Amino acid sequence: MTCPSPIVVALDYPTIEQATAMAKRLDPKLCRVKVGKELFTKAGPAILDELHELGFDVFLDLKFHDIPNTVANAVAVAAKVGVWMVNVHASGGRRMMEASANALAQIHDHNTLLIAVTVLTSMDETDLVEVGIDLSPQDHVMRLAKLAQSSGMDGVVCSAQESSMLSETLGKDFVLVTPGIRPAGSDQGDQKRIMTPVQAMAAGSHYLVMGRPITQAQDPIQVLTQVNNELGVVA
Ligand SMILES: O=c1ccn([C@@H]2O[C@H](COP(=O)(O)O)[C@@H](O)[C@H]2O)c(=O)[nH]1
Repeated sequence: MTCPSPIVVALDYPTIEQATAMAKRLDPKLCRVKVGKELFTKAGPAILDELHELGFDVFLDLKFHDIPNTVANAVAVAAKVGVWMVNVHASGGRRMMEASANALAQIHDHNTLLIAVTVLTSMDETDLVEVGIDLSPQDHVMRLAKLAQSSGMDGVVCSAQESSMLSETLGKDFVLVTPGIRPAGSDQGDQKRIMTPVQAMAAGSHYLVMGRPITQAQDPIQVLTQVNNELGVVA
């Protein structure tokens, strides 16, 4: 069954036990889940099998950024283990993204979405200047998203603040995955480019990545249910 909710819960935990405990409280009809660097470094691919057995679509968020051959092979392995979504950094360039898309195309019967990270939602204009990019986050996101689309990516990771701009320019089918989602009144933490869930969906985001606002809540299921209700999700 396809999950009707756009929410992807980031399982940013240091152990497999903590991650699976949270996953067991969640429901694959109410969200998808994301495995990032912290959890994958500790748990390895076993966590993907475990989450698949619980019925979840899994976003493997390892943000591959390396030479084309290395990234393409890593993306192919991710597709073979059956993850729903995998990502690379758009700043790895056209040849890296094309090699990854080609590697996926050669896998028979895969259903894995290949997404490129544009500008991290934790970065603002000042952070970009420090790494030598004299563009606003919006302009740099647009530049990388156009490159990602023409390199065969299914979509991009961006901030929801860029969703309407990207949706208008690149089309509504180009998948927009947006972290930096903060329900009104919740702690911003290290995120700089944020939006509420309702604002993000109105702007054209397809998927909303939410970590701490759910996983560190006193009652994670209540927060997840409330956001789904606000978005009109019928499970
Ligand atoms: O630009 C990006 C890309 C990835 N992330 C990841 O999303 C979650 C966000 O967690 P919160 O606790 O809701 O801030 C986290 O796993 C990041 O690695 C991102 O935030 N921004």
